[in-house]
Amino acid sequence: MSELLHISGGPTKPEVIAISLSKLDLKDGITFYDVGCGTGAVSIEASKTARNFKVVAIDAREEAIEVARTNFRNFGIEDVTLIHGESSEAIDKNADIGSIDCAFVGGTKNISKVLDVLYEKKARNIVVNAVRIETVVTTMNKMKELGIFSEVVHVTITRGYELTGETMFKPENPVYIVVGKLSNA
Ligand SMILES: C[S@@+](CC[C@H](N)C(=O)[O-])C[C@H]1O[C@@H](n2cnc3c(N)ncnc32)[C@H](O)[C@@H]1O
Repeated sequence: MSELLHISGGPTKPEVIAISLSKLDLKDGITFYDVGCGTGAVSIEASKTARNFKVVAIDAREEAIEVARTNFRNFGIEDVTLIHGESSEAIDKNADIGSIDCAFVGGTKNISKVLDVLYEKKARNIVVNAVRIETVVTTMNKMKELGIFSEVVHVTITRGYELTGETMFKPENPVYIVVGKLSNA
């Protein structure tokens, strides 16, 4: 089994990925947008749940694109379009890639613009991971303005580790999962 290459800020913790993906309606044949893909870990997990899965992975950092490219190759993700650039611009320019069934937004810079473009492109299900409270509020308000806000979930993972032969727990930074859905999808 290949080891996933890491970068700063990634990968998203597996438990957070699991909850985030449970909020998206992942089905065979869908196009999955990984917005601020970092290592690509979320797309790799998502692709395990469906067949004929198309990935569009976008990141503003060249380093992230190169790490994601290697991870996708090592994990056998073949139907993938990697785009280096700012997400709202990249989604707008690459309209020909196809419909957006599900979008996972792990990179929240310019989140209002990103949500505007995802809404314009009729993204059916959107999940945003945010760690800063201002980003959570901006995301919720924007989704409410667009009429797509569905729910917000606060997730805290507390992980066990060994200390002198016994088990202690250490909390990790909380993550907010904000969910948007097109009501007629
Ligand atoms: C927390 S990391 C994502 C981690 C990723 N889900 C993973 O599992 O590796 C956030 C990433 O989003 C990217 N990012 C943030 N805002 C962005 C934007 N507006 N457009 C493109 N990339 C963005 C950053 O460069 C960074 O690589």
